[in-house]
Amino acid sequence: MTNIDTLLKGTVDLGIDLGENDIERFVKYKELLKEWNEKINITAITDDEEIDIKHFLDSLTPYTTDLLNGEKKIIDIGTGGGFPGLPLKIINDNLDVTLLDGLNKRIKFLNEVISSLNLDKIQAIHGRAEELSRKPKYREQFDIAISRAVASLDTLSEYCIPFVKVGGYFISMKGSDIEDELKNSLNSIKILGAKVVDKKIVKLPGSDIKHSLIIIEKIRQTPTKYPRGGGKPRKNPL
Ligand SMILES: C[S@@+](CC[C@H](N)C(=O)[O-])C[C@H]1O[C@@H](n2cnc3c(N)ncnc32)[C@H](O)[C@@H]1O
Repeated sequence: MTNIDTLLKGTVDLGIDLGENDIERFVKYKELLKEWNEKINITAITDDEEIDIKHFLDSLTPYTTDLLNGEKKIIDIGTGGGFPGLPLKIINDNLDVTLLDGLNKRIKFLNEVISSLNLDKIQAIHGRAEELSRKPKYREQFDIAISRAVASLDTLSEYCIPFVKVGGYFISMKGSDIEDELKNSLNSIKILGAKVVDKKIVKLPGSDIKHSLIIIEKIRQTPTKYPRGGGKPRKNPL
């Protein structure tokens, strides 16, 4: 039997109320994650307790802000095995969630999870962030862009900020030692039409691990020349 005791305790610490249906969904998600991970590489974390802390609870820490309440349209950029987008969707079914990843085998896994968990208003898309955000269907269409463990904040800002509507937010989930990275990204964030409005340190329940949530508000449209092509956001950040 798949164990999610650490998740159950940890959500109490985060002030999140898990319903019966949510619990069943997390159990099924964990089972599929472990099963698929034997065939395709999704995550190095395979222990029950570690999955609860480092994937599920970490993904839920953005609920310590009120940005994800209600009916928001969000995109998770470089979602991998669905983190943080899928746990966020399980907790708030009103979210309209787009999961984006550049690796198609991970998208196949995510589609299997979405159908097994019987979720709607959620789609997994195969593509590169810097290409997709140039398309009118995606550009400046989201209340929130969120991302964990994908790139340094300067590069990541060019991937994520173009997706966000003016007045919306980009939430970057980072480690606690973020000061230098943040300082080096301020120019990029400004050029892309946004500003840092908060930096929140969160402790992962059931551990001593501290992470940070960098909250970035979109204050004007992103100039049309961004994001740049040819791998420039990564090779030569703004
Ligand atoms: C280290 S994994 C992190 C996955 C997940 N966010 C997590 O925290 O567990 C980084 C993921 O980002 C994806 N990725 C990296 N650059 C990307 C890009 N430019 N566009 C879309 N996906 C990208 C990779 O394919 C990979 O699945």
